[in-house]
Amino acid sequence: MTTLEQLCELGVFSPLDVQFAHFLYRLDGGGHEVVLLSAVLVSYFNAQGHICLSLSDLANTSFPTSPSSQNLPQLQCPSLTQWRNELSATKVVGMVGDYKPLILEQDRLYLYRYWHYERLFAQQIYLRLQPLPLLFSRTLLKDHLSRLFPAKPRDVKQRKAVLCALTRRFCIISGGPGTGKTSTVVRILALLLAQQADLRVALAAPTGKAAARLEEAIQAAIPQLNIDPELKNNIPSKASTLHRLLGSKKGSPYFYHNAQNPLLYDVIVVDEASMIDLALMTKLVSALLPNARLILLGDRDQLASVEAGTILGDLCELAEKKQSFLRNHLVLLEKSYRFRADHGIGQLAHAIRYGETETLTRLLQSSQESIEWQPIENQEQLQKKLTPIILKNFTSYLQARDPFLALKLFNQFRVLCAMRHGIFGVLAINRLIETILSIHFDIKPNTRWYHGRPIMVTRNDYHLRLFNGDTGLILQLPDMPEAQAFFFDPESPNGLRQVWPNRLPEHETVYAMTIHKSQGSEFDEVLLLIPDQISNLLTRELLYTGMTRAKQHLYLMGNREVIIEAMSRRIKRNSGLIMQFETLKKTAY
Ligand SMILES: Nc1ncnc2c1ncn2[C@@H]1O[C@H](COP(=O)(O)OP(=O)(O)OP(=O)(O)O)[C@@H](O)[C@H]1O
Repeated sequence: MTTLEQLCELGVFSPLDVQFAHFLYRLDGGGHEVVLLSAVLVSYFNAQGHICLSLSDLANTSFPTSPSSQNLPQLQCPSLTQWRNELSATKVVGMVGDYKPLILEQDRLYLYRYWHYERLFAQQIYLRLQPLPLLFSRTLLKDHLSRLFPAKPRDVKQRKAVLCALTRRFCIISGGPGTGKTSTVVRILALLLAQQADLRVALAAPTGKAAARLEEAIQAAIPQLNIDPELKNNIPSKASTLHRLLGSKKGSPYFYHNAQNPLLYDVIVVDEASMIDLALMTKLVSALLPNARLILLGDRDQLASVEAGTILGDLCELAEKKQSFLRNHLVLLEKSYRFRADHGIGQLAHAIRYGETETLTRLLQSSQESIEWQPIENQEQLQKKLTPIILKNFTSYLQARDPFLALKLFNQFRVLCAMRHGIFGVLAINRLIETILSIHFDIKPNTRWYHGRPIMVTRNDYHLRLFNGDTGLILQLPDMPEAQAFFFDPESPNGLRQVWPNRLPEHETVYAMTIHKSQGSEFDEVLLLIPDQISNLLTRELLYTGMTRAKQHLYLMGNREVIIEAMSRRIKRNSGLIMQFETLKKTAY
């Protein structure tokens, strides 16, 4: 068995990585071992969220590199010069401008598709850097701004964001929870519509949940505006998923809207932009009209997309560079209006974001109204420590006699796990919570449709209009002959959709969910469960994303040492986006 196959058996590589490597080796004609090594690594790194393989990071090392892989078979990587030279001699690796399965640009090796996306994305953003004219006179603009920001002291950054969006085709508004991203974008829309009443506006987000939250936040923000009622009525609040906006084609990675058939909108606002991967972002920017304004909202410190890329993070990093041409296209909102300066969750989020170990330790040990920290010494303690929190937060929805109320109460609290598998993983914790609840309530975890079972849809069902991530409850109330699944549905008169459990698309139990899945959602109270051992999955971004899902109260369970170690680990994804912009800049002059 070759080293590739051994590493596949051991679960380091996927069968796809290995098959892809063999396929390219054969396509090349055989004889170049470097193709096997490079192709398997490109495929592997791509699946880990990297846009490309960084040859310089791996040159002269052996792979896998982590300390826990010491006893595994190793692949030896050549020196950078030798690696580049050997790749250049193959038929399957091309340079910039070639159409080959792999592209080598400087020391970055890409699957052609990802190189193409990266270059196209950079080009599309570059084209949007030309400013747009301001239609208001200065006096009128001043008047509008003082009506939209009447409170003193005025938030200078939010005003800056408004001016940025008014005069640019592309702008990023990034900020942590409650920093006023939605409130600012509503003011932007009010001003743009005051300039031009028939402006075509689209609101979108990467997931259905995030789109629903954007709608709610916009609807809540509009009444607060000090503007004419007619203008208020003109501000749209309907949001859709990006896939729906672009027009999904069944069984195809392409969309109905693209460069040839652009989206007919003048303004496109996209929330939760940190969740958008390179491929989707490229398809979005390619489908815009030349003069359309793209406004990206998001939190750069959150977890990056599941698929390859850290686009929002890369763009923010580039915009923050000295004399960056993107400098005037980014506004970072820093003041939180949700958390007072002395609020525990706000302070903890700040400490994690900046890796401040001492502040983190102080916050965990001091008694905070909004944070309860409990270390976990061993697995046996888990049930004992979880029980009071589970009973406190899940009793009310289980006892509710009205489906709408039950859903509302259930959605106030969620358990978040770092991973899916293992003792601290979602699957085991959901089973443990079922056990805890079955001791105190008449629920039968061994039956599928027991009263109170919370479910999350894991596969889209367009017919039932149920989408990946939608959360509902199985309820069997006294007036129901059989259990039914209930989901929120703002379009239905009673706000609910009722589905026969047997007709549900693929789903799973969701007392607990992964932090990844919780992106784009917020809950009044969150229990964040950190495993007792450090692993590659535990990073600063994961901790930050998990804890900032809590609006009022955070239960944090985990060992201090593991939390501190996780905080010191940053997600780094290989990408050449910044270099692509540098190249465009050089060729433009
Ligand atoms: N300049 C401001 N002055 C006073 N209150 C503000 C200001 N900006 C926002 N707020 C209030 O802060 C709260 C959070 O604002 P908003 O929902 O716009 O933030 P966000 O960044 O979009 O939050 P999320 O983290 O939920 O995405 C709202 O209640 C809003 O009314």
